[in-house]
Amino acid sequence: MTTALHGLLAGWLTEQRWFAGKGHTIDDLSIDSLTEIRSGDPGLVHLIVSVRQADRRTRYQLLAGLRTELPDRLRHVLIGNCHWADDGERYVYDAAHDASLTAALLEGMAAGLRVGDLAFHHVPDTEIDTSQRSLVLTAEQSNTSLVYGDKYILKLFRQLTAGVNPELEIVTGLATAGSAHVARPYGWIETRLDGEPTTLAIMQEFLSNAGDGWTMALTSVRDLYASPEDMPAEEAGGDFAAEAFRLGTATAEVHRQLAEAFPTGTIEPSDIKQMSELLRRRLDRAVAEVPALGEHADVAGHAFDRLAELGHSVPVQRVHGDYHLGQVMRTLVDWVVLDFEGEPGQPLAERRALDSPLRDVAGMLRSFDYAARHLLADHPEAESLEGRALEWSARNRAAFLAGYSEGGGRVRGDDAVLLRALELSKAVYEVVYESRNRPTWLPIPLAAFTSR
Ligand SMILES: Nc1ncnc2c1ncn2[C@@H]1O[C@H](COP(=O)(O)OP(=O)(O)O)[C@@H](O)[C@H]1O
Ligand SMILES: O=P(O)(O)O[C@H]1O[C@H](CO)[C@@H](O[C@H]2O[C@H](CO)[C@@H](O)[C@H](O)[C@H]2O)[C@H](O)[C@H]1O
Repeated sequence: MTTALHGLLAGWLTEQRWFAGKGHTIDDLSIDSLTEIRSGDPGLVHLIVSVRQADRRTRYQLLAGLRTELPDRLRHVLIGNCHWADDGERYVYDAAHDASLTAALLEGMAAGLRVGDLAFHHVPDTEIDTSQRSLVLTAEQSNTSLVYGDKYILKLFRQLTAGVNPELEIVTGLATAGSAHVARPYGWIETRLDGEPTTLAIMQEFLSNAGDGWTMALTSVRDLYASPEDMPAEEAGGDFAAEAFRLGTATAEVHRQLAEAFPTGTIEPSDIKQMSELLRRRLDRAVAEVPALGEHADVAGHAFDRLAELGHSVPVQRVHGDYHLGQVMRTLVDWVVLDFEGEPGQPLAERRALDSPLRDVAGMLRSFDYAARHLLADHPEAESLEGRALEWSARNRAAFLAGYSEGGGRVRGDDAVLLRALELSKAVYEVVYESRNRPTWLPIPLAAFTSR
């Protein structure tokens, strides 16, 4: 059974949005664990699969459904057919799309189920309503989320790294501290990987009455593009600046709450120098992978050199780590922050490391640029709209920074040097990210090195 399964999985994995090694061949695939969560027909198994590509080994988790007959509604998620132990031929498919199987995850968390190495948990003193049926969220994601009714959202982390995922740690920490800026946690699933408890999934309150920051921002950009050329952004309708300001304030509050709930520290000038060297090494690696970045390397290099010369210490704390407009949702009351897991693919120790909160500020500033420029790609009047894009971006970046200061966030003096270096380092990350995942978007982060 397994040899056939290995072949099926190798072909299927490379086509998944969340597969990190696109563009490289799979040299080896092994199944590290296979746990039967539900027997029978349909059956549900949990798999951890190790994929080796050149010298890089990445582990992924998947939920496989097994059926003798495959209903039409599941044809689009078929992985293939194979002989399954003594049970005979089975259709193997992505069980995340089968609500009759994903119910077992909800039931597992409600009951505190343990099966094999899998442990299902609920947050103490919370009830889980097991009658909710799931649907897979169709958002472009690094992971896979299941929405149960309009109550819960369960995120299955796809790439696994041994250890507690920062998202679980931070969301539970902030919720316990009474933060209004996180969605309430309900439960989680874990296993052991390399001897360490490792988070496989986290379930939170589904914010059914909320809009995400990216969609809201794009609506505003569209309005501006459609308005007469001489009309200033603040009069164009759909202006986002008040929301950008409020988001800045919420961000500062989250940073304060993180600093209260988790350890803090300072990094000294010698560590800042090392940080600058690390950014430089990442830049070199990125240029090797995406040659188009080469002509901008000096701009980034200059910003990293200036950082190395910063002569004073910098406060550090736990931060979001991959902060952008797609990670924030506007509820009826305020902004809520999602996805505290850091940049997927980075080692866990790095993602949990104390860092400057300006890293998040830099991430969000980049995101305003993304929102402003993303619609230009296919726009017939792209050239003439470039100025409007810059105007929208500058206006909302300024509003966000003003809101951040209003909320008690610190951006003053030569923080600008650190902020600039962090912004360009994020743009370097984005260049690699886009070239691997969405090559047509590559011009967006590349513009970061020329536009200001
Ligand atoms: N608590 C929530 N309520 C409603 N929608 C959510 C919630 N959490 C995430 N989402 C939606 O799912 C999308 C992806 O979530 P995210 O946590 O960023 O996943 P990923 O790590 O895979 O990028 C978000 O952009 C948002 O649209
Ligand atoms: O999947 P995650 O949300 O954890 O983050 C990854 O994917 C993001 C894309 O969805 C990527 O963000 C980049 O694109 C955004 C628009 O889609 C933009 O708002 C961000 O500024 C830009 O960085 C993120 O970098 C990546 O880690």
